[in-house]
Amino acid sequence: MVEPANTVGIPVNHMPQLKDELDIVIPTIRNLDFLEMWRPFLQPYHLIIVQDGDPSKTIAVPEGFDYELYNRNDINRILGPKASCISFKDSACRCFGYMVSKKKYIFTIDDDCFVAKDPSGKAVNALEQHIKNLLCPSSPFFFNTLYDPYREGADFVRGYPFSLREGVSTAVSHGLWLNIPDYDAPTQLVKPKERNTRYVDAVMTIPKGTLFPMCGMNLAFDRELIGPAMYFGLMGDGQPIGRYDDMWAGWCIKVICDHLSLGVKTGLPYIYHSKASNPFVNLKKEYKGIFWQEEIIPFFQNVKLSKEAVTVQQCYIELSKMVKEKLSSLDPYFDKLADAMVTWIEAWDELNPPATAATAKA
Ligand SMILES: O=c1ccn([C@@H]2O[C@H](COP(=O)(O)OP(=O)(O)O[C@H]3OC[C@H](O)[C@H](O)[C@H]3O)[C@@H](O)[C@H]2O)c(=O)[nH]1
Ligand SMILES: [Mn+2]
Repeated sequence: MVEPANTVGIPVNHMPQLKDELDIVIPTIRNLDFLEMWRPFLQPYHLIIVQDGDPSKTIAVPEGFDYELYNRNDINRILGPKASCISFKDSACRCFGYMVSKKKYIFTIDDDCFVAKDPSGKAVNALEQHIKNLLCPSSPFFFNTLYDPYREGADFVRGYPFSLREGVSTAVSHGLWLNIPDYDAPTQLVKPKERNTRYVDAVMTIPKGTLFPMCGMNLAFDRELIGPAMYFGLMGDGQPIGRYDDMWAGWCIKVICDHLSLGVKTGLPYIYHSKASNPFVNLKKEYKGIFWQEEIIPFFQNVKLSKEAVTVQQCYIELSKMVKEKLSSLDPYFDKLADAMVTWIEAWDELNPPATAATAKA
């Protein structure tokens, strides 16, 4: 039986790493009592809360947290017509938080994710581990069989090319989940009682050329390296698909990271995922994605970005054109999604204008 950690009594660290360079983005339709358990680790950081659903509902945030909160009215006011690219009634809305942030790093977490215990019973400071993952290089070009070579007590193994040991910058840190695993609806239906009790003490770089199913519930990334590609797509209200928000973003960021020689890591940290969402509701949201992805994955596996695409925005716009050209035949939804990808970049650049010489000096 796996249980969340007891964090009562753990003192808040008032000088945590990257305190002023990192925002925590939480999509929510609930009250945020879960933060009480995270207080020792997260209180010093700034939160960006993206309130989904009914904007007239009041979301209670525990005392002592520094936050900004955006509901649908705010999103519409800030983005105007471009708000059409931000999903409604789906956790995909969280990407609005990435766009409005001004910080270098983002940590995003779901409101039903609690502090996990490691095998020794110690509370896992997931954010601290994500920061460690992001601040040390990745090794996407050659697999290190002893996993993360930069970790204390590990290294590159014999036969690992020395020319590759410097590694590349890490853009994404993908964490995992004890208790309720992030299964798709069919798997949830077949294995309703399955709980993940296995804590694997490893962090790995996902090799170049390999896609992966990115889950948004415990995820951190370098916003300056890959932020513009972290669009969670058109999901939820009015859309034919849901629960593929993070998957879509994961496939887009991975082909772009591969193209720009950036690293994506998965493994530690774990969080404790407490709530299984309804598998029948999930099946309705997912079912088109389950057969579409048999075409989408080969599409991403064959993506070749041009050498002229040297910024994330340029890569993303190129990708949107490929989506329109090659996936619209699968369903008209992809034509709409390709347009929304462009709108997302336009909105991103509007809210995050490139620093001019003057502003850079100021
Ligand atoms: O309409 C909605 C529904 C939920 N949220 C917020 O999103 C977070 C995830 O919601 P929940 O924990 O209920 O769903 P899960 O099935 O466990 O989440 C998985 O699937 C959807 C996402 O990809 C998610 O990352 C996966 O873990 C939670 O904070 C809700 O409050 C929402 O904003 N709008
Ligand atoms: Mn959940």
